Amino acid sequence: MLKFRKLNAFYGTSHIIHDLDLDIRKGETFCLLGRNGVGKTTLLRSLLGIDVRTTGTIEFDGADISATPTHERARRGVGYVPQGREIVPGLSVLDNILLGCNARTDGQMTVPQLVWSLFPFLKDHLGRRGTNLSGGQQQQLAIARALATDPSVLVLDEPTEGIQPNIVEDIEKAIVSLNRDHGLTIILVEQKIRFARTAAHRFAILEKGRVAASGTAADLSNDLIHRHMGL
Ligand SMILES: Nc1ncnc2c1ncn2[C@@H]1O[C@H](COP(=O)(O)OP(=O)(O)OP(=O)(O)O)[C@@H](O)[C@H]1O
Repeated sequence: MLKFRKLNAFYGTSHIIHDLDLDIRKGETFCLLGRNGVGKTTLLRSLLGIDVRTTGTIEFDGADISATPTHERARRGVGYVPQGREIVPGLSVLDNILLGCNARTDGQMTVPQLVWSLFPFLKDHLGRRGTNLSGGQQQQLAIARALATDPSVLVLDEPTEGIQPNIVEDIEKAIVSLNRDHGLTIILVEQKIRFARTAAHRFAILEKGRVAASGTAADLSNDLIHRHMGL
């Protein structure tokens, strides 16, 4: 579904991702792991075409999207839940969700049923400002906004980082359900090894912008984690 080939990524003259080859298969949950600063977010931004210069190719469903504008990648089916959520201040919960609809190809400007079934509480808060929700609720809102784009692949950057524990479980369940019950391909940057092992079919550990180790969830041994992540 997604193929990165000889991907290099730069901020100005800082070279962050080096000759990276990676395949994401349709229907899987793929987990990106690694210490802080190794380039996980930069890899996601390269996929979305946000704020980073790249060389090499990114193939999505058979087409090279590496020079395609961000909004067009969203229209093709890449949904993004950024680190820090980026809820738009001043907009209501409903309007934050509907922002996602702009990327739809079918012109629908309604909240997908899936959002209500995963996050029913949002219905009771539609008129509130999105930024007035708690951190965990904002994260759910950010996922709802990404789902409103009608994605085939959902890209999530540390979705439970800094979230209150009672909501972490709800978010983790939603992510697993989106993959298993709704068929979305998931790319997940995650620091929580426990959740990575539960959710992921396959993983890659990055080190200094390169893949240092990869495999199936069963290959994600304590030894690998210790060696490459110091945990
Ligand atoms: N906008 C930017 N301009 C310049 N350098 C940046 C920018 N964003 C990130 N970097 C640098 O790129 C490197 C990789 O950062 P990145 O955020 O991709 O790492 P990460 O693996 O996602 O880490 P974290 O877990 O801390 O988010 C770091 O050295 C970081 O300082």
